[in-house]
Amino acid sequence: MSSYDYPVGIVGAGAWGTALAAVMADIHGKALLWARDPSLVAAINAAHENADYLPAIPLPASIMASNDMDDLARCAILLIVTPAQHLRHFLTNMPDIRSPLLLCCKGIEAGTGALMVDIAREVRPVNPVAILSGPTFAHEVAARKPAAMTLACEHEALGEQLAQAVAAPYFRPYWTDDVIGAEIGGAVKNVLAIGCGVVDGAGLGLNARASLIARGFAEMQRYGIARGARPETLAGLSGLGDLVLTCSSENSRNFSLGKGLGQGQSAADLLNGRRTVAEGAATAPVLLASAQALGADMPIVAAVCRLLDGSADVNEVIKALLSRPLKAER
Ligand SMILES: NC(=O)c1ccc[n+]([C@@H]2O[C@H](COP(=O)([O-])OP(=O)(O)OC[C@H]3O[C@@H](n4cnc5c(N)ncnc54)[C@H](O)[C@@H]3O)[C@@H](O)[C@H]2O)c1
Ligand SMILES: O=P(O)(O)OC[C@H](O)CO
Repeated sequence: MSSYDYPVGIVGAGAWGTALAAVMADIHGKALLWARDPSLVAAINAAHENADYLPAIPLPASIMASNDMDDLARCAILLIVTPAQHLRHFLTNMPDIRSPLLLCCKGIEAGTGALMVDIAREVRPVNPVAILSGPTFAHEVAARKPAAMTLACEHEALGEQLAQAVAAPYFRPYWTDDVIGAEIGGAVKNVLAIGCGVVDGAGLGLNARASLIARGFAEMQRYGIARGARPETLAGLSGLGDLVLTCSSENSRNFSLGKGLGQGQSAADLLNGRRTVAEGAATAPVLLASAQALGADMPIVAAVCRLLDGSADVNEVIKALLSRPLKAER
């Protein structure tokens, strides 16, 4: 890997891509950050701050922002941090680069039900692929507060190598070969975080939120196991860990979207003109369709879908959830 100019390049200068660029610059002394928008690239290089997506956080001057895709060939490893629904478009247009791709977006592709790793394998069959996912709010990582996460790669030796390449004293990846488990945890928790935001916005209390986290985790396990995930991965950092984080804080864009729904605002109004991504909104309907096809019961995800598409209001979905027949806790 020494023939490359940059040990790590980062694609996507949203909050998370920018925070990861800061971590990589700490570790390797430099990092390349690719963004679509030339004015954002110029602003980052001039001010060493991403005022659009990660304001008031000073960035290392050793981050070089670029909007030239050919620069990506100068990077030994690429962290891909586009929104999940734009991953296919980016990978389709990326030049012929053979570096390992460490996918950092969380979601399921609308229209196909594909996981991020499925998209990467289909569009870039030559590149080794791995997943980085876990409880990691960008602003905390950018402030160098400690965090641990899952790094999933089918080839364990490469997974370990990638983990060594992205680890910092305050940034601690644990590797696994369960790529599906890591992906499903990150995708499903976003939808459940919308549900927890609804509980908060509607003033339903902390008991209700804890119940939703626990029953939501049961849905994550049911769906994940039906898709081939391992239970221990779902109970780990990328599953339960990230579920607890995003279901507990208004810093989560998914939680805050749900909070607005719980206060009676429409999804269209809340999503309209929004600059930052709330991945759960796009993932929820495709997750529900996929769960139904697999015979995995996901009533909380179904309730979130009804609130997002406007087919029911908060009172109706709460009543529907609580009036389901009593059952054994399995
Ligand atoms: N923010 C976090 O704390 C965090 C942490 C872990 C994982 N993630 C995941 O990282 C991914 C990116 O989230 P973020 O928080 O960095 O985004 P963000 O909401 O901060 O910014 C949106 C990003 O999407 C880009 N974008 C918008 N439309 C695009 C398009 N058509 N093609 C390519 N890029 C486009 C924008 O340029 C910008 O970089 C998401 O999947 C998210 O779930 C975020
Ligand atoms: O702001 P959210 O809801 O997209 O969550 C950000 C990260 O996924 C937290 O791990």
